[in-house]
Amino acid sequence: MRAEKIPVTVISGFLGAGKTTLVNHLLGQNEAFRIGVVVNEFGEVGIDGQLIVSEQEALIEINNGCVCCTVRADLVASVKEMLDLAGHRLDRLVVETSGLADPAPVLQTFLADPDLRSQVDLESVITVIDALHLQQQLSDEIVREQIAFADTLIVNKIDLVSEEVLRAIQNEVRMVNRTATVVRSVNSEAPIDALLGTKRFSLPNLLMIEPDILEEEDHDHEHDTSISSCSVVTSGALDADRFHRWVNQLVNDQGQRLMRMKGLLNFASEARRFHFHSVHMLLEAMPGPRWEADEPRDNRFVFIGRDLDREQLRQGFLDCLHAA
Ligand SMILES: Nc1nc2c(ncn2[C@@H]2O[C@H](COP(=O)(O)OP(=O)(O)OP(=O)(O)O)[C@@H](O)[C@H]2O)c(=O)[nH]1
Repeated sequence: MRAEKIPVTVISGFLGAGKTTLVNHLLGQNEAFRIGVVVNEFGEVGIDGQLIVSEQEALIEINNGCVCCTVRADLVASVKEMLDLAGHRLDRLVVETSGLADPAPVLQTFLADPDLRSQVDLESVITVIDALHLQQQLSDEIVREQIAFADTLIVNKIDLVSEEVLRAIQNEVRMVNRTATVVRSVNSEAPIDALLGTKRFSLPNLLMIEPDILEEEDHDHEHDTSISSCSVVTSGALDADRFHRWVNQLVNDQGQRLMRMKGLLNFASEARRFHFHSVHMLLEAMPGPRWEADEPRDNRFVFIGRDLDREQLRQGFLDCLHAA
């Protein structure tokens, strides 16, 4: 076992706020540290692992559930696996929790598991806020918890809102968390010094918010069970026009309850894969790396939202494939 404890940064924030964008910013900007990443996604099909630009052996994905509840044991196992990586000296660890995760049980895991406690030191909790959607999300208990437990709050996507909205957000956020450092960003590009290298997490502060966090066997929280996910993994090439027509119509019709879509897509006649995102009505498709010659050109697509009609969504996606 190494002599010094490894600092851990926990990244929280609701669906689509910009957590993975932040992880890439940290990995891209930072030269001082070798960073291991554990990323948790709610969807049963992993997408984020392919979006994160890191050395493969320093990245572990946990899919199909939240590290705060259903896959909590996987979090412990993944962090231990990361710490044990033979000959792979990591300077620090970043844990990206799923957009639906309550941070409290995640923090409890780091503070209560004897093995983890002896090897890692919780440096800070960073919560990314989606400035465009925060006001509609604030009634959600999980969103408030994510803000409450933060040591640093990144108000992200400030390119999409006015100064007036930002001031309102600042006030609302302060009502939930009086002490966190608040920074604003576009594409989660907050200054590195504000993110890594300073111990901001304080157990006494945490105990003021959650006095029994160290005692509880299972932290008492519930997910909104009306939120679920479904996914499609399929080979075949997508017709770009058909896909764009379908997806635009879909967010137009269901953008309120269809909270998040993400995908890795194989468009016909494209040498590169495409990364696709939607957060409510906002859509983005960007070219990613070229497909390798021997790589299966699979499409992976995840839907997350309330009361999803899984079959209709899956079929809608499959209908965008070119006929064989
Ligand atoms: N306009 C705008 N878009 C942004 C900004 N930051 C991130 N995005 C976009 O928001 C979408 C979601 O970003 P991610 O980083 O994947 O969000 P996330 O929090 O990791 O999402 P989940 O893990 O699915 O909860 C992507 O399309 C990003 O390109 C920003 O500052 N401005």
